[in-house]
Amino acid sequence: MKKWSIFLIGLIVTITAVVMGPALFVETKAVSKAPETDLDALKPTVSEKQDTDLPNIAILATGGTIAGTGSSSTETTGYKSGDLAIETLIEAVPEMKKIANISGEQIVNVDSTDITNEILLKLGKRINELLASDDVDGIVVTHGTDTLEETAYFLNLVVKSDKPVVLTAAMRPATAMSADGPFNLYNAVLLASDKSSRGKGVLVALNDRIASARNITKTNTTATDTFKSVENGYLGAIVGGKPYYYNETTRLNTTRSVFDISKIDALPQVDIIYGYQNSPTYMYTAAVKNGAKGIVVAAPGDGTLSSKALEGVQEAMKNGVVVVRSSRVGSGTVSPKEGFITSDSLNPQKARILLMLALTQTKDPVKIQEFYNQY
Ligand SMILES: NC(=O)C[C@H](N)C(=O)O
Repeated sequence: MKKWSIFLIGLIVTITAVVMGPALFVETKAVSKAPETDLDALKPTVSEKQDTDLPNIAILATGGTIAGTGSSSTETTGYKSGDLAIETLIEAVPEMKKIANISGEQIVNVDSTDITNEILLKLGKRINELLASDDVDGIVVTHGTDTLEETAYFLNLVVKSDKPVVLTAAMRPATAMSADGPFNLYNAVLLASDKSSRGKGVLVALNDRIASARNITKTNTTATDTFKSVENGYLGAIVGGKPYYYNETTRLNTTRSVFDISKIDALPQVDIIYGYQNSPTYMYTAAVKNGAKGIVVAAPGDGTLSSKALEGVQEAMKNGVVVVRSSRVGSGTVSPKEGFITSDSLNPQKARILLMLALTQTKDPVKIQEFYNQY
């Protein structure tokens, strides 16, 4: 009789575990969405135990190849970008939990070419909200590589904290043999956890290097070492699990930046127009007609405007559009020229980010030129 009752209890426990097990599993896998202002969300959504000796790092995921999946371990092009949820990325790198209390939040899950101004504002506001809390010591943003430099530079201008904000990414999808995402993510958490990363502006951690958001750019379509800090160099490197800083940027950022998005719901439309042999003026006409408030010219050489481009630029300026001369060359400073704003050493895509923010404050070309000289 006694044996039977033990057997029955055992049977009930087993059935309950089999039925409830998957339900519990699914629940812990649920993707957390970024709430608008809910401070409860400051609590970790993924890590189980809080270690009070460790820094609290929030990972905000936006998609990209780091969350990408391919059909085989050798597929490194043609895979699906922005597929895996933040929970899966965190589970893939349990080593992070030895150096930080990790929480994860899915902002969006897209290829970085689909990052819009709305997403930039949502991300920037969320980071400021998290960093204003004593419960968060640093932020890591996972992102696609294609437009990472634009988001990084935007955050560099609008984050209102000296706490570390580190962007990272991958060139090989998570399913690839020798995927670069996991170690990049680990290194980004390492950097965000380190006190020496404070007050350095927004950082980019890729391929064991530490770069400033202002100077880093993507230079190769598919190679894993695509990100370079052309001309101005890296801030440092991560060697043997330790950050080494060697340089600092002289340009204004984060707590020293005048740009404030807290009360901004939309950014002005700024377009980039490429310069090349035989290029026509109608792109300028189209930009003006479609409501552009600013145009960045990705001009040849030292920001040289062809006669046709000059016609388009003058027409746009007459219509109240602010035009900035930048260069398609990939490195170097565009020299000043009377009557035009130049992008200093910002490439066209970063010059666009600064112009959008500048236009939230002024249309005065002298003041906008000052921003290019300072940021
Ligand atoms: N390596 C990458 O992340 C490229 C991808 N197309 C993206 O930017 O989202």
